[in-house]
Amino acid sequence: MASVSIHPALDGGVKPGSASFSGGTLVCACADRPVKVAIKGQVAHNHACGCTKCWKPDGARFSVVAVTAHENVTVLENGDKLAVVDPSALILRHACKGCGVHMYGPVERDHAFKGLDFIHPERFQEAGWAEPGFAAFVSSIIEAGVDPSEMDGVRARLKELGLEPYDCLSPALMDYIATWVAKKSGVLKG
Ligand SMILES: N[C@@H](CCC(=O)N[C@@H](CSCO)C(=O)NCC(=O)O)C(=O)O
Ligand SMILES: [Zn+2]
Ligand SMILES: [Zn+2]
Repeated sequence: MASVSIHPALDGGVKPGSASFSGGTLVCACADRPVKVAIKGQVAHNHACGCTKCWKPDGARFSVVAVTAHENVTVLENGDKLAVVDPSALILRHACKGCGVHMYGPVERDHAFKGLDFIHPERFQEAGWAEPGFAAFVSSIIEAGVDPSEMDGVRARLKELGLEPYDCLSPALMDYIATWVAKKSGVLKG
């Protein structure tokens, strides 16, 4: 039986990134005047995301999304084609108006993730980006129309790929956000 499809870049097995990857260029899917965005350095916290807001290629149940510091992001070409998908969202996803690919999504609001941009490493024209390490917002794929009866199979396949499934972010990232909130409120010092 064919295994459950997660994402075309992961279905054949998760390909490890390269320690020498030093950044590259994200390119949208337009044949004409593609948007190009330079990213300095390796990406961090790469993960498969099942939420309805992250960009996914056609037919994929999950996105592949990682972060980098905002200062590492430079729009190189055709930035006039970019528009913010939802200005009220935490992540200000800048999508290409031609093909719909999200090119970068800065967090500008007062939040643990402020100063980080969310990007989709599969759009790098270069190989070597750090592989995803977990799966986030797995239950959210139901919101996109996946039948709940498929969830056991989806979670089993994610585990088989080495992507531990979580229904929010990973424990490390949830702890990071909670620590930021606790320090802001003053219940945690330092
Ligand atoms: N069930 C919702 C969840 C959407 C959601 O909260 N997504 C997360 C993860 S995005 C990348 O990891 C998030 O932090 N969103 C903030 C934002 O979108 O601005 C759904 O599926 O829509
Ligand atoms: Zn495009
Ligand atoms: Zn998401």
